[in-house]
Amino acid sequence: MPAIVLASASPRRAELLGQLGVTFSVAPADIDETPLNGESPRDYVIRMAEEKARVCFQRLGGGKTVIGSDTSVVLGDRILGKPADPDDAREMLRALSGRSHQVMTAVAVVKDGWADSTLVITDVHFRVLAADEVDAYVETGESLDKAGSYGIQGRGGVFVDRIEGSYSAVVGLPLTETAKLLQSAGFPVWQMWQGAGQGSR
Ligand SMILES: Cc1cn([C@H]2C[C@H](O)[C@@H](COP(=O)(O)OP(=O)(O)OP(=O)(O)O)O2)c(=O)[nH]c1=O
Repeated sequence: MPAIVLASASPRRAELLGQLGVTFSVAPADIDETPLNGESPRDYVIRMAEEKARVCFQRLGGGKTVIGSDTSVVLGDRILGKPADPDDAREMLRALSGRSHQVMTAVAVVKDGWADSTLVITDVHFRVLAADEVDAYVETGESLDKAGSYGIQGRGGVFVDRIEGSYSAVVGLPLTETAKLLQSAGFPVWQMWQGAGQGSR
């Protein structure tokens, strides 16, 4: 088993970590994702990422460097996670229509005797969405496993006028910040590129 473990069931996160040229294995962490009473969106997202990394690290019995991450869409002080069902998805998309929201993604890295995390906030602006296109989009099923009920990397990209911040963070794993954390944990990603050839992971 490689020294680096991604504590995530998200195919997007695995793809983004692969883009960094890192060799890793995947071991998702199943945690309770209910926000605490009065918890701010920032605190919530950081806590989720740290908990995913810690739970996986403990389950593996130490000795690994574990990456956990969490992405939430934040509209005002509302945290929009993954929709419960298609009605919930339609409601979220109607709320996001014609406005700006924030996508908050936290990344946490845990290894023996060391842990650190980073929060990345990206502003995303949606153009006004017609009711028919919201219905058609939710019908595609793309909403259902994504925070805020859209995927910027898929058909949901047509709703986005502009973003200010990190595209990779919106998709689920901020590349620059993840590479920085891995470097602090003793894994400079560029060293893993040396001699690895193109597309290696
Ligand atoms: C906003 C947005 C979110 N997402 C995804 C990223 C995350 O996979 C998901 C948010 O849910 P998360 O709870 O952060 O992650 P997850 O349940 O998919 O995976 P795990 O907890 O095991 O790591 O939404 C996109 O793919 N595109 C987008 O544009």
